[in-house]
Amino acid sequence: MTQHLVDSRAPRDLTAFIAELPKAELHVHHVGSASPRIVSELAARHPDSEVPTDPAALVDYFTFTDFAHFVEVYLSVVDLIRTPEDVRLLTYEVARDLARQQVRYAELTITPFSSTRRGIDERAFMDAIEDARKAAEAEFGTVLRWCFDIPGEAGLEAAEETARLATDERLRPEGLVSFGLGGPEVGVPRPQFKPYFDRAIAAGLHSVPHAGETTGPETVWDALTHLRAERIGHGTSSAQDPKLLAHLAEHRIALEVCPTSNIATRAVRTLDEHPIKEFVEAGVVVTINSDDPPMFGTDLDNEYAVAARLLGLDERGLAELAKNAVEVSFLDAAGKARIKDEIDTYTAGWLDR
Ligand SMILES: O=C(O)c1cccc(C(=O)CC[C@H]2O[C@@H](n3cnc4c(=O)[nH]cnc43)[C@H](O)[C@@H]2O)c1
Ligand SMILES: [Zn+2]
Repeated sequence: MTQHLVDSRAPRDLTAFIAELPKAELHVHHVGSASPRIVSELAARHPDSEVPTDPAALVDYFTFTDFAHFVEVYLSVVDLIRTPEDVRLLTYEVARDLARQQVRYAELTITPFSSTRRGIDERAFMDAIEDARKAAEAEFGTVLRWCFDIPGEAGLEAAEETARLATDERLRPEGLVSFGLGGPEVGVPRPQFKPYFDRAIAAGLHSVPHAGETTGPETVWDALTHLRAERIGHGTSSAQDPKLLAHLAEHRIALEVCPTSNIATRAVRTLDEHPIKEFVEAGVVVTINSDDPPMFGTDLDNEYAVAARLLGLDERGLAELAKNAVEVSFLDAAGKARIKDEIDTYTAGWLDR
């Protein structure tokens, strides 16, 4: 599982630069960010679960044969989150892990349907994530925002519930900025979700569905046409369609690229076959993200190291990638300017050493 990380390491000096580079993370899942430390703590709280408590055993448990197997394992971790206190612990500890990597801003994809259908009270769920968000900002300095996503395979009932939770003014959390669609793409056509995205967009949320991760470029077109996507989660198969690449570039619709995830779920065969370079050469705005980092044996720093190698970047190139993510984030203008300044100051200081 972790083999693809070993040979993807950037040179030592770039690794040190990346470690302290201020960053924004735009595509990272709430449950998928549960580190072995967090999973062990949750599994100890709920000993009837099949999820191993031993962090070493988790490495094997998090080795996937394909995307369907990944979702199966993912849902077993979802089953560990049973109380509002579990939700708060997970959210707060994920923020701690992000802050350690100098992530100043993160849009965390949360699937509220998975928790409410398992019996967590919706009000208590919202309070738990908001409480953790405020504590994380005060204590770690990391600003969190939420993307509520529909777990596509769970159907229109899940879509309805997610749209309701995202748009009901009595429930909608302050940190919510966007609306997404995750889970498998095969057999889950995007157009059926149009009415739910329309409602979310009308309520002021941004549209950021997954598309083109495990199916072809037509799914990305569907996400653009029917779901009015402003950024695309993965979008990997866009490389197969030059007209699509031109469209993404012209309209500055960024791709949330997660290279190691694509290998772990077998969406792409090897890192060297990853189309990230084609995206950049076509003028598409690329952002670097970690998706489900502990499940894929990675973290955001490692994803930047992978990108540096695949794109042949130096420190300035990496700083530009980091600024891309800030620029296409849903943070306010003053917040964006602050992080971009910090990236520039850090990079200039590093190069002047
Ligand atoms: O929670 C349920 O009861 C449930 C029932 C049926 C299907 C589902 C899902 O489809 C859950 C999928 C889950 O996966 C999340 N996720 C994490 N990483 C990725 C990714 O790289 N691509 C797509 N989905 C991903 C997603 O947020 C869903 O919550 C759930
Ligand atoms: Zn994802």
